[in-house]
Amino acid sequence: MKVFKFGGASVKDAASVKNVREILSHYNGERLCVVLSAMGKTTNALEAVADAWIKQDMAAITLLNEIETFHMDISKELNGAGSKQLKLIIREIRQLLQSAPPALYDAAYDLVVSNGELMSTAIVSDYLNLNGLTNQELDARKVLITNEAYRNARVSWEETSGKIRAAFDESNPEQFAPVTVTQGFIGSSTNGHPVTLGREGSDFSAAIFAYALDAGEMIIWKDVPGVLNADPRHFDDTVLLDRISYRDAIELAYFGASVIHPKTIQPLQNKNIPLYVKSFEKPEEKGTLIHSFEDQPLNTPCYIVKKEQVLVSVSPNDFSFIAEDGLHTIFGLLSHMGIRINLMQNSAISFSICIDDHPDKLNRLFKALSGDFRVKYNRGLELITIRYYNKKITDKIVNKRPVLLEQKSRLTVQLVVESQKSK
Ligand SMILES: Nc1ncnc2c1ncn2[C@@H]1O[C@H](COP(=O)(O)OP(=O)(O)O)[C@@H](O)[C@H]1O
Ligand SMILES: N[C@@H](CC(=O)OP(=O)(O)O)C(=O)O
Repeated sequence: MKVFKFGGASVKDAASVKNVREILSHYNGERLCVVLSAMGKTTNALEAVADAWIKQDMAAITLLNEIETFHMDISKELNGAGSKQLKLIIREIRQLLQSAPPALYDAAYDLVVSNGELMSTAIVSDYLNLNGLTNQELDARKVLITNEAYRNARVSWEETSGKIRAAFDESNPEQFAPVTVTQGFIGSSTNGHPVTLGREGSDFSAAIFAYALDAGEMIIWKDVPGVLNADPRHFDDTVLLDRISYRDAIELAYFGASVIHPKTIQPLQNKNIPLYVKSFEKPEEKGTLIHSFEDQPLNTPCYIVKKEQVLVSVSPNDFSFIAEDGLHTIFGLLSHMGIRINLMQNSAISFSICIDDHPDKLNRLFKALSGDFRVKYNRGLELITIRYYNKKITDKIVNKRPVLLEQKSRLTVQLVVESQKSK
């Protein structure tokens, strides 16, 4: 069994869907689990629909009409009549928008946003079936079971593994074709409510399927040749990494290398499943292999720049040691508010954290801290992470900017610097 993941960029229009078929045709006869994301930027568009619906703004219908046109145009280009399944999904979203949204914003969000992946699989599965690649569609909501943490649902591994294995059981009469097409990013809670796993979570979904199925390998098909030592959108002269260890991959992804979702690595590492990242434009090229190469450190510096960062320093008003009681309170607030720490450092009476600049969350945090702590902050910053750093590359990326905070380990340096002034 191989698990393939095709992201939004690889199914963004009719030509891309034809390319997916072409790639799959090279694996003729093999058992494949094909995990798809929503087409192009559909998830962003559905977020706008959800927001309008929750605010009971009529714009929700207009926005949905645009999404319908986008998908129907692609589906008709691939199959003159358009997918019947797609029409049903759009009818269901329309009915949903006519009802009152649930009180919980995130539950309403998941009800709407989960449809992106359903529309995409309906179109692709239909096209493949009409063009010689017989497949069945599996509704990921029936097998990927989670808690009810909407928009960031946590997987119930045992139940999910059992359900996935049962769905792929070859003695199961519903299993008739070697190819199964399913959705990334979505699942359902134990109470049967649709959930999403967090933005860009389809890579993670594919890893969940790979884990449950004890897959021989997983391939993520991307618009880049593989994992590079930096994001080619922001740096010239990037280098393809032929092979990297699970450890390097999880560290790079965690620090913000957006080519792989950070949660993808753990399930694969746990079952020692090799992960390939390959180009959907040049599928014959070998791409990057991520596997258990833990004793083979890279000799190429890898760097990641996270923009729109804020550095927050918190000190207790009563001059007490921050580590004694302060940290407990601060971590509790951060966890409760869903704020992720990108870098942290403490001294006797102060604690500094570098976090993403979300003004609403920051204001709530500052308000909650204001009773017991003095809070200072700097905005307009970048967090630079360099794994396998050396002085030359560090100086080049910092480019003489003031460094507000620096942290070094044997392999990794992280620096908080002022953002480059745009010319
Ligand atoms: N280290 C890296 N190596 C390769 N690509 C990277 C890296 N860091 C960031 N990227 C970016 O990740 C993008 C691919 O991810 P993404 O757009 O999420 O794909 P998809 O939505 O199709 O899954 C590339 O276009 C590239 O700009
Ligand atoms: N469609 C979801 C899930 C996802 O992973 O998408 P992509 O594979 O295009 O990053 C999102 O945009 O967040």
